[in-house]
Amino acid sequence: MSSLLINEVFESIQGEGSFTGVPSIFVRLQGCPVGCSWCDTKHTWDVLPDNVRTADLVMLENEETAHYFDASEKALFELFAAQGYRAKHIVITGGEPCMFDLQTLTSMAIAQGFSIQIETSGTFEIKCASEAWVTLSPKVNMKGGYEVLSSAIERANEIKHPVAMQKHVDELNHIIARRKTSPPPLVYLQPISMQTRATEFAVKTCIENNWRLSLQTHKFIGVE
Ligand SMILES: C[S@@+](CC[C@H](N)C(=O)[O-])C[C@H]1O[C@@H](n2cnc3c(N)ncnc32)[C@H](O)[C@@H]1O
Ligand SMILES: Nc1nc2[nH]cc(C(=O)O)c2c(=O)[nH]1
Ligand code: SF4
Ligand SMILES: [Mg+2]
Repeated sequence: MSSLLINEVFESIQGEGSFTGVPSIFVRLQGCPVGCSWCDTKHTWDVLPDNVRTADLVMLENEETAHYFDASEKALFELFAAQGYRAKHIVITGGEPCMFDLQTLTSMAIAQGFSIQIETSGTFEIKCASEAWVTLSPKVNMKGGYEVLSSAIERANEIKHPVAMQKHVDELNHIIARRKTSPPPLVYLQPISMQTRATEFAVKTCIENNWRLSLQTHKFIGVE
């Protein structure tokens, strides 16, 4: 067992990528040094000791905060049961979840009959069960100066690339070209912050390249 720092746990519908529409338990881990200027979870970046709370308190909060709690993998599955969650798919996100060793969490999930997915920037080594689905959302030239690891490019089941302009597509093409493993990953373009121009650009580029479009569908319907 290890110690996970958890910003929030909730049940919703996966809004992005190839599992869009799947009822899911979301586990958002605390901490990320990558520094994407357009990140929609900036409250997860810092791990400040003053922001530690109990699991009970964090579960009662219904706004985005930088508060987090510490839990073992076993305690986390007990929390799912106590909450009465019915989803059989787990999404580990953050923050940057791969700052944690996710081997135990993902293996326990598989052993208990869940499917499990990791949302990652690929800037830290991905430690997880072979059955876990890895969604790689590469981050190039961000403030934190982190590189996308080659091991992450090989491990990805899907690449979900945030885009607003041609530069982002050029970066994506470089990343796809680095991949040696077959089959090739599924490729999704996700318009940054659902901006109209970014969305139009993503649609056009998906059609030109036979890639898929990922919209942050949960935001359209106002769910978490
Ligand atoms: C908040 S991140 C957390 C997981 C991990 N740090 C990562 O970046 O993949 C989850 C997903 O949201 C995407 N994302 C974050 N902010 C976004 C924004 N403003 N518009 C579109 N996608 C965004 C990320 O690229 C990633 O695919
Ligand atoms: N519904 C819903 N789907 C999501 N897919 C990826 C998310 C994330 O923040 O990583 C997310 C999220 O925050 N909510
Ligand atoms: S890597 Fe993910 S969590 Fe970190 S700043 Fe970028 S989008 Fe946000
Ligand atoms: Mg989100």
